[in-house]
Amino acid sequence: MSTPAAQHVPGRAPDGGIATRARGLTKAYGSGETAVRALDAVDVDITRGRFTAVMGPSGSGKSTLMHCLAGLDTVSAGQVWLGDTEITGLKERELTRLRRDRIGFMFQSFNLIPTLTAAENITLPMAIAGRKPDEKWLDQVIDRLGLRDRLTHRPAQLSGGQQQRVACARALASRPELIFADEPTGNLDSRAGLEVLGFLRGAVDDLGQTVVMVTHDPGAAAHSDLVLFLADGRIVDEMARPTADAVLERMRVLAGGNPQTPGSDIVQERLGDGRAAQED
Ligand SMILES: Nc1ncnc2c1ncn2[C@@H]1O[C@H](COP(=O)(O)OP(=O)(O)OP(=O)(O)O)[C@@H](O)[C@H]1O
Repeated sequence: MSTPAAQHVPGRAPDGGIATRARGLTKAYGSGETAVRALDAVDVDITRGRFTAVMGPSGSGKSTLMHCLAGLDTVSAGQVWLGDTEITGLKERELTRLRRDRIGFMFQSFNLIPTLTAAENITLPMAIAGRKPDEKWLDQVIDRLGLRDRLTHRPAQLSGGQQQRVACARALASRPELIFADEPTGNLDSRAGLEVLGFLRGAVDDLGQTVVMVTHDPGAAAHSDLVLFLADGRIVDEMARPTADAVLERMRVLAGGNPQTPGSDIVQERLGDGRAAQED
């Protein structure tokens, strides 16, 4: 299913551009009888200047979609663009440069380098690229994330929430075209998770960034502008201006409303998280 609504969600006016686009995106793992079709001819447009969440039961293809859109994984068929650049077909070296220069990443496990300070972690991708950070922008990001007095700390000296804020600053440092966040709140308590979601929301609203976030948590998805729902490797639904309850309900329907249906256990499990996050 195509996702045209991603282009006309009410609210803050986008510039109309598409940050990333896929057509007929198919990804199969293995071959023959054991082949798994993780993505099945997905068409998707991610609008610039928006916060998009990707949800779906375990194994529905969320991470695979993110990895293929970000050029972290090859596709079996179909095409993917970052802005106007078709990334399917690029060589590994070109992909590495494209990811480093044009995409910011956040992961559930923060992925900070333990021996580097927060400041060094934040600027590492730019240092590797041999690029000088825009100091004014960097200052703005550091202050916004409340990291000014933590810059000389190493990851082990920071709380989980602070580490994820450093990862968020690292993702923002190069002012990327797109930030991919894979379960960025998955390792955080609800308060630290809410803080990180607030920063991502602010990065979109105030700094004009584009964020795509994979999450299991309806409460986290409720911070986005648009939720894309995946099931069995396809985008089967979407929801603009989501609330945690509405997302939960949609997940329940997608899981068939049957407690035995794969995925509904996650919905049940997350019911608590979603409510807790909203009440916090
Ligand atoms: N490297 C791989 N080799 C074989 N199968 C894989 C591989 N990676 C993913 N898969 C399969 O592809 C399908 C989609 O996996 P994916 O990790 O994208 O789902 P997901 O929605 O992100 O799941 P989760 O919520 O559990 O992280 C699953 O059936 C999974 O088992």
